[in-house]
Amino acid sequence: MLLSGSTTQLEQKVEAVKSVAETKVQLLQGDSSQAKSELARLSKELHSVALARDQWQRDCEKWKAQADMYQEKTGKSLEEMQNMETRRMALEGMCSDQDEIMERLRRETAIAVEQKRLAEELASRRGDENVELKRKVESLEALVVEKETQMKEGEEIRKRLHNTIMELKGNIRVFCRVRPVGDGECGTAPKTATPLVEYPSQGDQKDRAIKVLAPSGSSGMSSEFQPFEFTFDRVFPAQSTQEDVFDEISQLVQSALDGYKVCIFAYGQTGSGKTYTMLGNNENNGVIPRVMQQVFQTSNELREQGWNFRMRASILEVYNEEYKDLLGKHLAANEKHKVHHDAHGNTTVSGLTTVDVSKPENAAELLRRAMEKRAVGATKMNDNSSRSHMVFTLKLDGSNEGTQQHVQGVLNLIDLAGSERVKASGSQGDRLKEAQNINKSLSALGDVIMALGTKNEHVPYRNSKLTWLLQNSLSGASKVLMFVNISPAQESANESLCSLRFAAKVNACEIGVARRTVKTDPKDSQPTRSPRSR
Ligand SMILES: Nc1ncnc2c1ncn2[C@@H]1O[C@H](COP(=O)(O)OP(=O)(O)OP(=O)(O)O)[C@@H](O)[C@H]1O
Repeated sequence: MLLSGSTTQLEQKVEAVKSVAETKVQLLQGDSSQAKSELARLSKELHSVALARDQWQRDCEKWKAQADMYQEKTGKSLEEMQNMETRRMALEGMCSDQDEIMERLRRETAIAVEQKRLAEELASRRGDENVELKRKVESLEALVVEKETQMKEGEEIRKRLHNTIMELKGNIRVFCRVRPVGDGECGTAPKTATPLVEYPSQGDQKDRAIKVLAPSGSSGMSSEFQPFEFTFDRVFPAQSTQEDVFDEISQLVQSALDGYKVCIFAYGQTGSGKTYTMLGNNENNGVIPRVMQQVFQTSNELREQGWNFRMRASILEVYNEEYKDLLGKHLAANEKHKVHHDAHGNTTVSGLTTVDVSKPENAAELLRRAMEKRAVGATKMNDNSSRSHMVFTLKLDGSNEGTQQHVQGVLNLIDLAGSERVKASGSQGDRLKEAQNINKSLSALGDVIMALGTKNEHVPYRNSKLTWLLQNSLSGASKVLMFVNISPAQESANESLCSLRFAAKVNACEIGVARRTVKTDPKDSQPTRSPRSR
């Protein structure tokens, strides 16, 4: 468009010059020479103008060609260019919105950065406070540990003092152990969720008191349950381990090595855990295997101090008022084991197999053999009930060549047969006879203990084979410990109450102060000292 405009202008200009020239030719016709030269000049001028116009035309074509080439190369028409311009402007609008968003985000980021800085500052201040709190907690923890240690030490001292008082008074010590609730048993009072057995634990009663809910009334048949509370030297709740129990009696084992007669027996209703306590099972050794282990260990340690111990074990049962050797052959029908007590308080049983035990493995084997031979049967409360009293006797003869001292200790470890109410058990035949004999001998045991406790001149040892056998171990010269085993089952509540009442009476008995059996060679003038005090 631009080029065509310029061309038109040039043509108009040519026309104008041409008309002026013609006018001038006419005016100057008179003066031909002047006119000729003027014409020549004008022709020349016309010629140069024509040349200039041609040049313009060529330039125009050239520019047009270049414009065509540009359109061809970009492929974009003007319209498209305008569209693009519109889009550019729209994009610029969006861009400016975006700038605003960016600005807002920048401001928010700055706020967040500031908040982060404040939070870090706070955290660092809190960190200091935390360090201080941690230090306080640590010092409080240390204080708690110290107080707990002091409490434990205090408890140990209390126990030792209690034991010493009991020894001085000559009491039979009683430990109560409750077994866990068995499968299918109920450990709560009827119609309530109150546990049948509880362990009050305030002050001096800690680990010593037990409360049982049992049928009220003397018949024991009432459906009303009421609480009865007892205190013993130690109460082991159901969750106590065999180790917990043994820890408490290990001092007595030491006493046997010092030359005392020690008698530990487990008393309780059938199925209450006597055999578990005294013998244990394959996974959890009970008192007897642990006693053997400790005796071997301590006697080995005493060897360094010149002591040599000879250990002899025997195991018998009292079944239907007869002694039976659990390590040897049964006697012929016309033969019977006889118990003899000498003037020095030693007891021997005729025809009884006595085995030298020098290693714990030997003792374990003996126990296994004995348990295979022991009389067992099924009762209402226990499928594998011991129907006899089992007496494990370990005689310890210690001598010290250096000091010329001899000590003689005896350990009688007894798993009594379970007490059972004959009427309630519905036993008949052999089971009835067994139950009657068991109850008779248990009641004889109670009578002996009561007679010893009341300092009766006559102690009825002869009333049962069990008391006759144990007379030297039950008298005041011995240290006696009784376990009363309790079942926490609802159906056993009445039996549990009977056992606890019996145990409380036994616990109150003062049978006399235990004496050591120790001899010193006359040549030796040193005062007698026990193996452990050396
Ligand atoms: N403290 C305990 N922890 C775990 N199980 C126990 C415990 N006491 C007893 N039992 C289990 O209860 C059952 C009866 O125990 P145990 O045979 O020792 O009773 P018992 O009083 O010796 O009975 P019996 O007089 O009829 O021989 C056994 O299966 C035993 O393993």
